[in-house]
Amino acid sequence: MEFSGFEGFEKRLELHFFGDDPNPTINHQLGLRKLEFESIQQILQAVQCTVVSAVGNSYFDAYVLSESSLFVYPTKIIIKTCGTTQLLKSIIPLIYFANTHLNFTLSSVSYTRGSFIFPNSQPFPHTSFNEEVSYLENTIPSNLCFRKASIMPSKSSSHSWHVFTATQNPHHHIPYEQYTMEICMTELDPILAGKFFRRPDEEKSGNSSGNQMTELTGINEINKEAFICDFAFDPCGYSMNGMDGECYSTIHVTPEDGYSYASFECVGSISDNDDNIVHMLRKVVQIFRPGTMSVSITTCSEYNNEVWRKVTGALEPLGLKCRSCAMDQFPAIGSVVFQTFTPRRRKNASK
Ligand SMILES: C[S@+](CC[C@H](N)C(=O)[O-])C[C@H]1O[C@@H](n2cnc3c(N)ncnc32)[C@H](O)[C@@H]1O
Repeated sequence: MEFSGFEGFEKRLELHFFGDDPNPTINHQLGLRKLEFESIQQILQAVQCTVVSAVGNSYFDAYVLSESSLFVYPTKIIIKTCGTTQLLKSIIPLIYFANTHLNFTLSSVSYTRGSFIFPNSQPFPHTSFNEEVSYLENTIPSNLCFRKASIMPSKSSSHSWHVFTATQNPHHHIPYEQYTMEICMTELDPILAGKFFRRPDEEKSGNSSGNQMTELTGINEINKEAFICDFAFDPCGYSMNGMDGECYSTIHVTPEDGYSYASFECVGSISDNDDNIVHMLRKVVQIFRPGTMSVSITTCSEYNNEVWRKVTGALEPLGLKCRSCAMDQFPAIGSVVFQTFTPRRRKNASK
């Protein structure tokens, strides 16, 4: 395997289950949250990462991992991992524990990721999207028969959006007005990225140093309502999970020069507050000033056009220009809008 830096681009897996109770959230059932910590550790062992910290509210549990984050709701699990983790290897133990401990059955799967900076360093089954898709096809139960895999392109080959979804029910209920926004940023402003390095003489814990970074960088202002669980790695690197009612948000930063990367992800409701997405996008850009940024929003198809206009409208006044926009439909998750942005001045500079 060739030498490479840390791979910031995450792999993201979302699994939905159902059990005997048709409405566990409304009936205040814990569902998957009842899985013992030992089972979670075994699942993460298959992925090759560990838990750094954990918090919970009345809706879900949020774990900061050595490589990104895990969110556990009563009927869904979201795992996002970076580096050379083998995320897809979590599927078999997850299905096993959900089934044997809770009598839960898998109903849908979605897997998304950007384009790795160091693709040749990825281990099986992540050596290519073809291999990932064939692993998924062979691992998930055959009743999840409505499936689709696609690479959504951009103008730059280094930023594509890889999507695989599968469901047992083509009319799978996609929560109306809910969106998931996944932002990937590379070539961070070096001065801003420097804020995610710890001082060499610092004796603070990862939590208290993370807390300081959250405040110094303005991450705490992205959503002032959110409870934040943050962690600073040594000598550099940062991860946080935010909890605001049933909505999560998460940020991960690889600040090293040459392969700097940051991601922001959140869920929300399109109708909540018209300016919410706009406010978050602007804050995120101000915190990282990326050289390239991709924004992928998953929502139901009626909001396609509204979403891409809103994202472009939020970012263009900050000097970013939309360079590409791709849209596609997927079973289980609905519509995906994938846009890429680079600073407007950059194109002029290269003329
Ligand atoms: C785990 S964090 C955030 C991951 C996230 N996907 C990202 O790259 O934005 C990764 C950063 O922490 C640094 N780091 C330091 N110690 C680490 C450790 N024990 N495990 C993982 N990353 C560590 C890495 O060099 C990198 O800068």
